[in-house]
Amino acid sequence: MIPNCFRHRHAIKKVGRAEQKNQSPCVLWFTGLSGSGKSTLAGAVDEYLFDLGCHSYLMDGDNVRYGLNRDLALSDEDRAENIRRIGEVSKLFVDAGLITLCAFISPFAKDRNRVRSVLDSGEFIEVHVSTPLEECKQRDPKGLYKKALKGDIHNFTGLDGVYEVPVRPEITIDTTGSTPFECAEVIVEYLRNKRMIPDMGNVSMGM
Ligand SMILES: Nc1ncnc2c1ncn2[C@@H]1O[C@H](COP(=O)(O)OS(=O)(=O)O)[C@@H](OP(=O)(O)O)[C@H]1O
Ligand SMILES: Nc1ncnc2c1ncn2[C@@H]1O[C@H](COP(=O)(O)OP(=O)(O)O)[C@@H](O)[C@H]1O
Repeated sequence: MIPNCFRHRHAIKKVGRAEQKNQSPCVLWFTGLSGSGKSTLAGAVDEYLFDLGCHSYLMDGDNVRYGLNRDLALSDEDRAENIRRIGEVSKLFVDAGLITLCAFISPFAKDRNRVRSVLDSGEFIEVHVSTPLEECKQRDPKGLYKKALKGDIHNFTGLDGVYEVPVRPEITIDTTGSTPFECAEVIVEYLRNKRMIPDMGNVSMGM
């Protein structure tokens, strides 16, 4: 309760927006180590959904840190605030009827569970991108593991920083040895099976 602030009840509701878009809005929450494939995979799912005519939007850790969360660093406290804010933004996007894709390391179970708790039942779909640390280190797409192992970055997730593995994620996907498109198909199939998107056949992408 905030003093002197009152909630407005607007005429157009989440259910109406979802019906108009012919889909069940939800949050696909990609969590995993740096280099596990969160951004690449979330991007592939976003493209797949776009080509199917679904309405989605992708929020990515690195990008959000250039704008909305530019005041936050990577201390444990700032990471918690990062995820809290993204959780609230995701709730707004779900209210707008969108399939919302979030790609954040989100190392702490408490922070991920808080996002789950601000959404309605079934709306939070936790996708653990479980690619092993050794594979992530080998990929090292941004050269961050190299820097962290040299001691130039501290509290690096998976090395000297904590990553709490999800206990009961809706989806677990190790991207080792598969293409982003193959991994994206697994996630789109999950949405189809749950009847969250219409069954409109497959798309073919040059990935
Ligand atoms: N100490 C440390 N540990 C892990 N990652 C680090 C660190 N410092 C910078 N980076 C880079 O910041 C990106 C993490 O941003 P996130 O918003 O996803 O992190 S978090 O969810 O708030 O923990 C992360 O993005 P990804 O590599 O895409 O995962 C890194 O590029
Ligand atoms: N099946 C796959 N899905 C996602 N990324 C993959 C896959 N196979 C290989 N990769 C590579 O792994 C790296 C993942 O980087 P990125 O998506 O930035 O990870 P994260 O967002 O988790 O830090 C990229 O270089 C990507 O090309």
